[in-house]
Amino acid sequence: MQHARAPHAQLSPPALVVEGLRKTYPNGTEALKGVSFTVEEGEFFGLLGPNGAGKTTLISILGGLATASVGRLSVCGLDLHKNKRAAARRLGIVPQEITFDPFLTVRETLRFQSGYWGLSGNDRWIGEILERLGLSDKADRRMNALSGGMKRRVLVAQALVHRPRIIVLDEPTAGVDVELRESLWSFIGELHAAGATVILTTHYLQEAQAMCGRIAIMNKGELAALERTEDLLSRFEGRVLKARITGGDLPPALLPHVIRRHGPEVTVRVGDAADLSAKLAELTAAGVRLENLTVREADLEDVFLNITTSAEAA
Ligand SMILES: Nc1ncnc2c1ncn2[C@@H]1O[C@H](COP(=O)(O)OP(=O)(O)OP(=O)(O)O)[C@@H](O)[C@H]1O
Repeated sequence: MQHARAPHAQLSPPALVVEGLRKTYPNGTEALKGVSFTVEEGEFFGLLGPNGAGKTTLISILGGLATASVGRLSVCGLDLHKNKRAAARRLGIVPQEITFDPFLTVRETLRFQSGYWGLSGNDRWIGEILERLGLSDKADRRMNALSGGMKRRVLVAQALVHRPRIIVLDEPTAGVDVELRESLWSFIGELHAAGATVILTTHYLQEAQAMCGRIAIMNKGELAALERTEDLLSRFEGRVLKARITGGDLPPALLPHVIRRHGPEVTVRVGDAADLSAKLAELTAAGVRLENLTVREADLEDVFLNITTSAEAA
């Protein structure tokens, strides 16, 4: 379900330009070590990376919750530092952390947020957002009476009240049920088709593979890869063999092809049928027995692990 870029993409300034962004926290942690990339208007862009890669730090800087130590960000051609309010008006950020005024109702929360953006008479759009995110029957409930999943829906709703041109979703589906996941993606997919740019961070790589046209992979504060999703996947043509090994260890010749290993559970990259036979023969020759053997097409998770773990080894 990859979404095509909006037709006007070439004419507009990029949705987001990140230039040489560095962030060192007061405790000395270098969360961003000079990150640069551009997201064109109308893209569905994935920002992936293992825990601690720096994704949330980048989004916090974008949302004005943290300041960059060095570097520049611009949103729809507006420098985030010089045109803070105008740039922020174009952004709808769904953060990971849930914080609300507990005594406001859901509808009041959204009206309050509309007021923040100077929007009056926004009730029709608020009603539509509530409907699309399955919140209509909770509209008059106080925030503190909602379940965690429902609060997360309000977080999404809140980011959309001012119809932002760029929707930034930081782990929007972490811990949410299938129903929200589906309604969220269908709604976001429509907003994207209508021209919104979407920037998504997620640990669900299948989600990123299905939704994103381009993917950036961050690792330890640096950009480790940035490619169109299909190019990223084709970097890793072939299949992967997964098995539990007993009776011996992997022969040294196979070690460069190991994608991941947890005790006896190994995942090894293999090419065509001849390569698969050759690797199986090497294993047999090394006295290794294979249990629960499966061979499947490589997916984004394999590419991701290959990129992030090879950087670790380097
Ligand atoms: N307020 C802070 N003070 C000090 N260090 C911080 C702070 N916030 C984050 N860090 C550190 O900065 C690095 C990047 O963290 P960040 O939360 O941006 O990563 P992430 O890619 O979003 O990770 P995750 O996938 O776990 O959300 C980590 O080493 C983290 O411990």
